[in-house]
Amino acid sequence: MSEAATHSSTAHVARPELLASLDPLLREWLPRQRWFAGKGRPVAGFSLVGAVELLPLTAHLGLLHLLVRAHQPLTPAQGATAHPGDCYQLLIGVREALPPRLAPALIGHLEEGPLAGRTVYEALYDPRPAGVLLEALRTRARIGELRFERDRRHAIRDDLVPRLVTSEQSNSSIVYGDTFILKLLRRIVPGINPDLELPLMLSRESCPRVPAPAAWMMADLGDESYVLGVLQPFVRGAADGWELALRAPAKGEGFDGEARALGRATAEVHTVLARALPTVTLGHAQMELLVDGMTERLEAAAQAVPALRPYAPGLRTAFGALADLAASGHTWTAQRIHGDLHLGQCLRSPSGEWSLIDFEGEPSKPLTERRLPQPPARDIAGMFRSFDYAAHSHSPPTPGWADACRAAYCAGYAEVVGRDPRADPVLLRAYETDKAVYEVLYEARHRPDWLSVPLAATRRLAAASA
Ligand SMILES: Nc1ncnc2c1ncn2[C@@H]1O[C@H](COP(=O)(O)OP(=O)(O)O)[C@@H](O)[C@H]1O
Ligand SMILES: O=P(O)(O)O[C@H]1O[C@H](CO)[C@@H](O[C@H]2O[C@H](CO)[C@@H](O)[C@H](O)[C@H]2O)[C@H](O)[C@H]1O
Repeated sequence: MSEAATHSSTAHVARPELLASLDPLLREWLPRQRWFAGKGRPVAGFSLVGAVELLPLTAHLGLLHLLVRAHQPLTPAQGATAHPGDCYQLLIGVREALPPRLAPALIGHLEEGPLAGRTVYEALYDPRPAGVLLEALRTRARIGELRFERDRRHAIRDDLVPRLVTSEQSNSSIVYGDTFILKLLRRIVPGINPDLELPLMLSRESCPRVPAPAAWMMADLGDESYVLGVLQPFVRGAADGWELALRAPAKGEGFDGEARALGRATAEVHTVLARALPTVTLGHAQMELLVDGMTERLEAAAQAVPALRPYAPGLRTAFGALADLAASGHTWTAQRIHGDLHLGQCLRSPSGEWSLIDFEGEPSKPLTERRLPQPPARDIAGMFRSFDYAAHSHSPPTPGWADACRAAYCAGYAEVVGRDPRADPVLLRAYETDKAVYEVLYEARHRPDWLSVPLAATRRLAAASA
């Protein structure tokens, strides 16, 4: 029987004194993590949402699963006064001393409490704690409030060696023996998470464009359930669309063929989503709400990023054109979509097959909003933006590259659904503008060195809309 399963009978909420002694370490460590969503606002404190010992803290190696809410009071200028704070999933290892190979995982040393003198660290770097999670998924363990589920059609071996994915991510992923990849969601919210919901549905509909969830990890807290992680087959030897798009010009290769295949893959996923889940017609009233949302996001981004302000009037024109079209009686069909599609969310297997991953949607948006049916043009606009990002990253520059990719992508899309997305330029431009505005804020918060890329796009879009 697994360590986690054995321990499940005695799992208990960790001692409050230990959590109090962790508090100062987390205040320093958490805001530095790439996946920390509350950048730019000081953390005033933490409250505990859930705590489970996955390995006893008294042992040589302890493992604590924590759900903590980070309190970051908003100033009135930031628009709200009663935000409860974001909830994060943490896996904390506790050892006497950290072996040198785990040095990058250090969180700090406990100075007080029952485990004073011990070292705490990000446990996902450590194969043994990472193995505990896989074993819990494999054995469908119940440990305190943690519930591990699996689809028995996937055989999960018990000897897969874990390694943490170290690329920049919004969440954290562990690859097990190049066979499975477990994505642990960091900022967690109660409710149905599209990152599990949509791949599960697509796999039940036999859509080959998405790796099928093999197991998943939940927390049941009171009346609410949280998705904490999803285990999927690892696409061995895959390259993501971003890497390939950057590499192509340097290797003297075109990307049109891949862009076309990506258009087809996107359309296949959209077709299954539209068939299996409800679609709705968006008329004037719904489009007004959509345009209001776009405009509000623009105002908020311009407030936060002064460099965006000169382009705001031109960008509003793109939204105004969509409102005018809706007012004239035009309607659109909305369906479930990917929600945050870009080249990095597309994986190409060595045999050339494309899959789409990461159906979480834009992490900063509320879950209910991310699960609403939306026009598929939104995903297409996401890819348009991504081709533009890639073109900006080429050296030497590749004039016309992004436009050629966009044309090929739309042609591929049209091959599957029979309609070219560019037939609706007003909607596409509004979504492209909305996405570029989102990116301005995203880059300002997370990757300031990249800010010039979406800013250049807002300049271009504003000029074209004026
Ligand atoms: N099924 C998979 N097979 C191979 N690699 C994957 C798979 N799923 C994700 N990855 C890799 O992990 C990275 C992060 O996954 P993603 O779902 O985008 O997480 P995040 O939401 O944290 O960005 C991807 O960029 C990709 O390189
Ligand atoms: O972490 P996620 O993949 O869920 O998405 C977030 O981070 C992305 C960057 O890693 C960000 O994408 C932006 O940069 C990409 C190049 O790195 C580019 O291809 C995308 O078009 C651009 O939006 C994404 O917006 C953000 O939600």
